[in-house]
Amino acid sequence: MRRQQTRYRSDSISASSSGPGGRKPSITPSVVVASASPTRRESLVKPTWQHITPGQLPPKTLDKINGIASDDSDDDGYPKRRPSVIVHQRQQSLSQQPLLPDYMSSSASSTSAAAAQMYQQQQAQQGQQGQQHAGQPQQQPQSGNGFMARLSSVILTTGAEQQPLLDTGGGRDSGGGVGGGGNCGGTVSSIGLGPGADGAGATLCRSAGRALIRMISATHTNDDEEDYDVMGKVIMLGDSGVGKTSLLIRFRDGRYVPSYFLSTVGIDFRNKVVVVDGTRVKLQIWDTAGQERFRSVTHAYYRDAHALLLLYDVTNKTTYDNIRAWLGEIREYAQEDVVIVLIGNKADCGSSERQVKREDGERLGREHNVPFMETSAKTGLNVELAFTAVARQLKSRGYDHGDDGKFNVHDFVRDNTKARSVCAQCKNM
Ligand SMILES: Nc1nc2c(ncn2[C@@H]2O[C@H](COP(=O)(O)OP(=O)(O)OP(=O)(O)O)[C@@H](O)[C@H]2O)c(=O)[nH]1
Repeated sequence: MRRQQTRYRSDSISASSSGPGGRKPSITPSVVVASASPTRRESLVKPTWQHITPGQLPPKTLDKINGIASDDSDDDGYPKRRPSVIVHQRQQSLSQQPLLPDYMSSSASSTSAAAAQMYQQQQAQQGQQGQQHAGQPQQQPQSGNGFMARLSSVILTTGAEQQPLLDTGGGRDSGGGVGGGGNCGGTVSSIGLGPGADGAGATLCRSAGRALIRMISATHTNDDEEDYDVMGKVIMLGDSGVGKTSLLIRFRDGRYVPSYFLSTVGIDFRNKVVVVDGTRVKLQIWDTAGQERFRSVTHAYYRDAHALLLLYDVTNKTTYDNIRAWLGEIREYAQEDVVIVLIGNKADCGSSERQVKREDGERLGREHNVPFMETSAKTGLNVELAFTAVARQLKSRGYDHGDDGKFNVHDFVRDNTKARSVCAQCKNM
């Protein structure tokens, strides 16, 4: 049986230039007719490279990279003195993942050794924190791609100078902060490190004298995930601590880990296939770091996104107030026709913790013409709905090279949104 396969091609997007007035070009899905599923599987195994050229990066980020790129050598075919960030997504099974990536192992270069030392120290600190909180269950996050914390200690060296590129220290962007288990407007506690069990890594390649930051995101090798008809890239956005990672874990794995709060570093992704009326829609869901300092990194990912889930925390008014700024960024960096869903997360929390009414969220959604819903990663309220709405919209677009006009995401969300449910734990608070 011949099945139609639609994949959005990020290369076609990045290759095209901005239109008049700086408007971003719209996504052009390409339709490939696949003869059988092995073809699809083969196409996934091949790595997908996305080249983000300097013109696409904010000046600050470029400066960082330029600072690292000191010599002229170019032994792998890239132009001299033209640093580029290359993001490589590839299939990698758990067993292939080293506990410490090469650059962090003690046998590597001095830079790597320093990074490894820092990483190990932080691991030790985490262990101590675990002992201090002996009364609480020690959580071992089972992050799918685990890119997050492993990048925390990467150090780039230019001569004698060392500068951290990405780290996990510091407080919360929106002041809310959450400590272990304190989920409804909790207070700040330290941010631990915890590489995902099936982790991933970042490789710094300085061989050519230019900075090459390779972010390798791994994913479970799951045959089910590889068989799909339509694929779309979904990005989770919102301030730090609003629950992006928790929502993704709830959707992907159907679970919620109360004290799992490790601030995302950089960007991480997971795949999940959603079946919509017999069509398998593969969502490649990117979980971004909400912290301001990673903004320039995550901007680069907006451009070829097909859908954005924009979250705020109903127990933290600042995160709601910041939504307008997020929408401004989206207008600046994302495609014009990107699907946006506004989400007020932590709806399980009781009225004493709540700082944003549902009506306020609805009003904001109407104001910006985006569908709105409240969710709870804790209870699972409307989590499936958020992603299914996106999947349906992508399916609707994918098959017909544009909206077929039959699916209206606003109506779908309005008709299927469930009322708020308060979790038992929050009721007792
Ligand atoms: N009560 C409640 N707590 C939640 C919910 N979702 C997340 N949390 C808690 O909020 C904290 C932050 O959640 P994360 O998922 O790490 O937030 P994030 O947006 O990914 O944060 P960054 O990675 O820093 O951008 C964690 O302690 C979660 O347990 C929810 O639906 N209800």
